[in-house]
Amino acid sequence: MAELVFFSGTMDCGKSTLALQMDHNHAARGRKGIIFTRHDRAGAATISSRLGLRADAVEVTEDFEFQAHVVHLLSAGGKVDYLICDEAQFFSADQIDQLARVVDELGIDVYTFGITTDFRTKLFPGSQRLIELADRVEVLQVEALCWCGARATHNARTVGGVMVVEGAQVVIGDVAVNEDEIGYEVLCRRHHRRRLTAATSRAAVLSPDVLPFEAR
Ligand SMILES: Nc1ncnc2c1ncn2[C@@H]1O[C@H](COP(=O)(O)OP(=O)(O)O)[C@@H](O)[C@H]1O
Ligand SMILES: Cc1cn([C@H]2C[C@H](O)[C@@H](COP(=O)(O)O)O2)c(=O)[nH]c1=O
Repeated sequence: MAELVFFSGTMDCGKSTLALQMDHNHAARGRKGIIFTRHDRAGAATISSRLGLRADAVEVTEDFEFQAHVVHLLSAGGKVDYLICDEAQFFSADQIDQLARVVDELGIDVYTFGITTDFRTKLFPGSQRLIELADRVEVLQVEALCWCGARATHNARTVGGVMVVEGAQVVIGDVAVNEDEIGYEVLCRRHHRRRLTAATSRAAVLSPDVLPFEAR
């Protein structure tokens, strides 16, 4: 039976790599798939992994309709066995409903990949709907780590290494960026709550909060 699966995890835990591996493995067995993405860091209509792999993909725009797209391909004589959907957190709730219909009404497997929560720990609309509708939610096995060594569970947005909590929900970016750029850092919940990034924890160590004792 076809399935709707949500592979989730923090940023930088290997989701796009897994998406490309799954496509490779299914295609190697003669199955025909389509890769979709939205707002990949490498540019439009591309899926990219930090391991260096990338592939062409269909860019999911705001008004894109999955069911209509697949039905159109099938009625033109095409074969579609599965869909790979990266950056699915950016899809609308309605687009996730369309994906569920592709699974149930067309018998096509849909594998989605994305982060669940934003820099303020709030669910993205696409991820929320996936958690509500998916047959399975799989948390990736590869653990991204907080600077303290604990498993990273949350995504922080940083400016100059300092965590920020104001701003638009969607700002495309990466985890390894220059000092002055907006970037992201994965943290454990404890350090996300305390807004303690790698840079601010280093600064705290370097500036002791007691004055040095002056010998007379
Ligand atoms: N130079 C490297 N050598 C080995 N693994 C790497 C290297 N760079 C990145 N990775 C792996 O790639 C993962 C990120 O993969 P990616 O698919 O881009 O993540 P995501 O889509 O979840 O943001 C990292 O967690 C790490 O395991
Ligand atoms: C936390 C958070 C992330 N984003 C953006 C930043 C990246 O472009 C993607 C996540 O990509 P990855 O392949 O999982 O690394 O999401 C955002 O727009 N808003 C956020 O709060």
